[in-house]
This record gives sequence, C-alpha cells and structure tokens, in this order.
Amino acid sequence: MARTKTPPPPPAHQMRQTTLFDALPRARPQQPQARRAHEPDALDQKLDLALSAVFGHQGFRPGQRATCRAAAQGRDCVVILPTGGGKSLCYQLPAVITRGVTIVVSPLLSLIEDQVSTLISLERCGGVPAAHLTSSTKETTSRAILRELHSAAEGRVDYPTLKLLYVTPERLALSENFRDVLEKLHRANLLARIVVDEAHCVSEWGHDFRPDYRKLGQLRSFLPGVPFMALTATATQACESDLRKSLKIKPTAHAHRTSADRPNLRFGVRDFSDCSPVNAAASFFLSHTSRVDGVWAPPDATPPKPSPRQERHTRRVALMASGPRTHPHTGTPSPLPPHAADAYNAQEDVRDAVVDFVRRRAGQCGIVYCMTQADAEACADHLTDKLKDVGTTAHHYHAGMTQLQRRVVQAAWQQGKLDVVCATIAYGMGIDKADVRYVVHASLAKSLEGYYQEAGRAGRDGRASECLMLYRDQDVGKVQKLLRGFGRKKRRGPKLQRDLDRLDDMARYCGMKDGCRRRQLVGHFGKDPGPSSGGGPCCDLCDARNPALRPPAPPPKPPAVRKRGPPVPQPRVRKAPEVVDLLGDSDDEVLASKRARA
Ligand SMILES: Nc1ncnc2c1ncn2[C@@H]1O[C@H](COP(=O)(O)OP(=O)(O)OP(=O)(O)O)[C@@H](O)[C@H]1O
Repeated sequence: MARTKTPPPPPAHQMRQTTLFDALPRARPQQPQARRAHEPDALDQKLDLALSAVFGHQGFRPGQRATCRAAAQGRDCVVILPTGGGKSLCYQLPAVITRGVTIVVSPLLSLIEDQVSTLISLERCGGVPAAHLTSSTKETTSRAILRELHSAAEGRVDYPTLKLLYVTPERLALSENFRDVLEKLHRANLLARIVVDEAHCVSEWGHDFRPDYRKLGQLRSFLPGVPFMALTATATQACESDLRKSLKIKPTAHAHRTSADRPNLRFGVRDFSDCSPVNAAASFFLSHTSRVDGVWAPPDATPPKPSPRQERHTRRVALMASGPRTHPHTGTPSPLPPHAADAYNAQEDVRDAVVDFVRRRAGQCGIVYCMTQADAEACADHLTDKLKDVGTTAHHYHAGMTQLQRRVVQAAWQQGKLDVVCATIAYGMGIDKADVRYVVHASLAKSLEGYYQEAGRAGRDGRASECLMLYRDQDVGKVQKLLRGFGRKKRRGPKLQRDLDRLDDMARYCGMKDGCRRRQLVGHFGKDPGPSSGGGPCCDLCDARNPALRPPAPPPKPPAVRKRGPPVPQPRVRKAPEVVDLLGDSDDEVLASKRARA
C-alpha cells in the first residue's frame, strides 16, 4: 500500500508569528448581528474574531467595521464619532491584525497612560503589547523601546513585539532619534499606520489648537505611503477640512462622520446673572431627578424652594445684620466693596446650587468642572462638608497636584470609591468611565466644542445622564481676559478673534431663552438633528414647554370671606430705604416710602 508522506516541518524562522492575531486561538467567528451590505469575506471574519477574542465585544458599533476594514486595507481614514462612540477600537483593532507597529499621537498624558494600561490588561489574549514614549516614560523603558524598534528595523529580530506605541506630538517633533527609527521601520515595511487622536488639535479652527500637531503633516514627506488615521469627536466642517489639508489626507480616504448627537444626554443651564425667565426652567431642571432606569420624573415630594434671588436677598439681609463679613475658610474679616461682595455671593450661590444638584443625585457618579485650581479645591471641600449626611464623597483634581496624587484620585473615582471629582479641564480628555451620571460646569467653558467634549464624559454607557452649566454673565469677561492674555503674553490677531467668537457662541448658548439646547449644540457640529423624538431627555427649555413635565399648578385659593362693617384704619409702616432696596420691593412701594419720609 502506498504511504502518503507527511511534508517536513518548515524551518523555525518561517514558523514565526507575524501578528498578534496569529497567536489567537482559532475560534469560530461570531455571527454578525446586523445584516451587512456585502458578503462577509476573510477580512470580516478576521475582524469579528479579533473583536470578540481580544476586546471581548459582541458586535461593532456604527462606523467601526467600515473604518477597521479601510484601515486594514491600508487606506487613510478620517473618523468623526461622538465622545464615547468607540473611536479607539477603530485603530486598535487594525493594529492588532496587521503587521508592524502603529504609532498613536495623542495630546494628553493621562489619556495615553489610560489607553496603554487598558490595552496591556486585556486578559483574553494575555494583553495587547502597547507602550508609550512620553515625558513620564522612564529613561530605561524609553531606551528598551527604541532598542527593540531599531533591532526590528535593522532585521536583527523578525518583527517588533510592540503593536501600539503612543507618543505626544511634542515628543515626535523633538526627538531626532525617534524620527530616525520611524524611517527605518518604514523602509523595513514594519510601520503599520500613524494615528492622530483628538485630531481637532491640528486645526486652528479647532478649539484646542496645538502648534506641534500642525507639524504632523511633515511626516508625510519622509514616511511616504504610510497610511494616516485622524479621529476626533468635535470637529466643525471648517475644522475637518483644515485638518484634512494639514495632514495631507488623501482624497480616496475612508471618511466616517456621525451626528454629534448624544440622545441620552439632557442639557440645562442655570443663569445666576439675573432672575431671567430661563431660571424658572433651570430651577425646574434642578428639581427633577433621573431614576435609575433612565425615566425622567419629578421627585416624589420636594418642598418648594425659594428662588435664587430670594435666597440671595435673605443672605444679604442676614449679612447686614451680622456686622463685618469674614472669609468662610480663613475666618479673616474682609470688608468687601459692594461689587466684590456681589461676586462673592454669586460664587456662593453657584456652590450651593452644585451642592443641591449633587445631593439630589447622592450615590451617583459625577464631574464638576471649575475655572481655577482654587475653585476646584473649594468646591470639593464644600461638597464634602455639606453632603456628609448623604455619604457623598468629593475630591479635587487639577494640574497643581503631583502625578501620584492625581493617579490616586483618578483610580478611586474609576473604582467607584469616590463619587464626585471637582476638576479643572485637565480632567477632560481620556476619561473612560461608563457610568458618569452628570457633568456640572460651575464656570463658563471657552467654546461649545470644549463644552460638548467635557459634557460628553457623562452617560458613555448610553443611559440617561445630565449636563448642567451654571452661568454668570461676569464669567464672560473673566474668560475674555484669559483669552486676551497678560503683559508680554498678550494675544492679538485673527486667532484671538476666533477664540473670542467661540466664547460668544458659548455665551449665546447659555443665554438661550427659547429653542432647544441639544439642537443648538449638535447643529454647531454639522446637521441639525431635528426635534427630539420625545420621551427621552432633551433640555431644560424643551422640558419647560412640555405640558406633561410641567409641575402641577397650585390649587386656587378659596375666595376670602369679607365681613361687612366700617373700614378699620391701618397703622402706617415706615421702611428704611436700604431695606426697601434689599428686599427688591416694587417701585410703587419705594415711592410710597419716599413720600412718607418727605
Ligand atoms: N463595539 C463595541 N462594543 C462594546 N463596547 C465598545 C465597543 N467599542 C468601544 N466600546 C467601549 O466604549 C467605550 C468608549 O470607547 P472609546 O474610549 O474608544 O470612545 P471614544 O470615542 O474614544 O471617546 P472619547 O472621545 O471620549 O475619547 C469603551 O469603554 C470601549 O470599551
């Protein structure tokens, strides 16, 4: 009987793994949930397999599959997905299934560290090999990374173990050695892709322009043919076309832009500048609470709250009665001039509103954004102090803390040991916590783009969440001053004008008395999303117009029973003019009081 010969095993160097994907168990790919426009091919199967085996997801989110396919085929990509839409997967998955290293340029250290630690701790596949080269990378680690890349590029090892290497744009711009290694990797066909995350930083039309991002386009000249991928959540049309030009994105690039709409977010503004009618809607926003199942409903029995103006007046009268004012934290007497006392009161009002808002959401997780580091600390102290009874914990987070302090606070918050983080915008990018139920801005954001990105940290799990802005019109002046700069750093020219225009847009959003805040926000980034489908959360202005959500009108008073008889003479009461002023009585009463004094 003729025996069939088994072929000899290939030489060891041919048995190498070329990608991490090859090391994965050959499980059957999961059936895709949605019907696809094309027949699933080998690439689709590879994507499905890596999606479940490496990342543990059951299906792709809108836009992810097409982007992963285009990236794996070596095309340029531009991806504009809302915050929490799953942009990272669009470059991490292709990085895992293609040969070579993917370089990810990202603007923020905390974002980079977050991403790397998530990737290396993906347990299903024993972790995706990822690292970063930033100012926080230890010298020995940096040297080891560069050594490995050089070895692979020079053919001393078959391929680099690293699949994803995160760098800051500054690092890329500064390090000759790093540029050199990129060139060598490219020549050895081991440079898979350059990813530009938070790509709006490339454009001067973006709200967070970084000059070093602008230089990224130069990489095209010494890395010809290397595909680029640009991703952002907040790019207006102008910003998108500028970043395409700057990064020299090819016309054949795959583009995916979804509406910036986040239907699970409810937007509101509470105006502390005056007692505008918007405040009625805003108080209503504050007094409503979300149930865990995401249905919006008024709280069961809340005692009627005095309006902010009434509260302010009560406090001023009490202040006048209590003699010279003392600082609440230091205890030192501070005879404030009248305008400063006003500002101080407004600040107190804002903090009280934050306390009130957080108290109604005790046990939920949130972020409070503050303008300065001192504000963030004071706000966290205030919340901790006032919310002891409901067990809410709060801590500040800002750039003035050491890296270790920041890590401890972030870890406690991520693990649910801390309810609220009071932060400056340093805490904005890179927070991947699914169950943030609210984001409160205790001060004005500089632009709608920045605001939407920060507010977008809420509700990444898709469940109903709230975004509240506490607004005082004097904040506009403060932010304008910051934007104009001081002394030698004074700014001029068209860039300053663009920033001031963005601030105007932000102030206009806060001052809206009509219309829909969600439509205003989403329309700013592209197409108007149209009116809310109803039933879900929308904004304070829409809710105020919705008869189903209007608080029940108080029952009519029974008519007073008049007794007939001669009129009883009333004693005349004289009011001191300052008291009349403080209580905000009507002009008629002031006039009457003046007449009485005359
Ligand atoms: N296909 C998917 N199925 C389930 N979960 C997913 C999927 N894709 C991404 N996610 C999860 O969604 C969350 C948000 O993803 P990611 O951080 O990539 O969002 P993003 O668009 O980068 O947001 P941001 O702009 O805020 O950085 C992550 O926890 C991620 O694991």
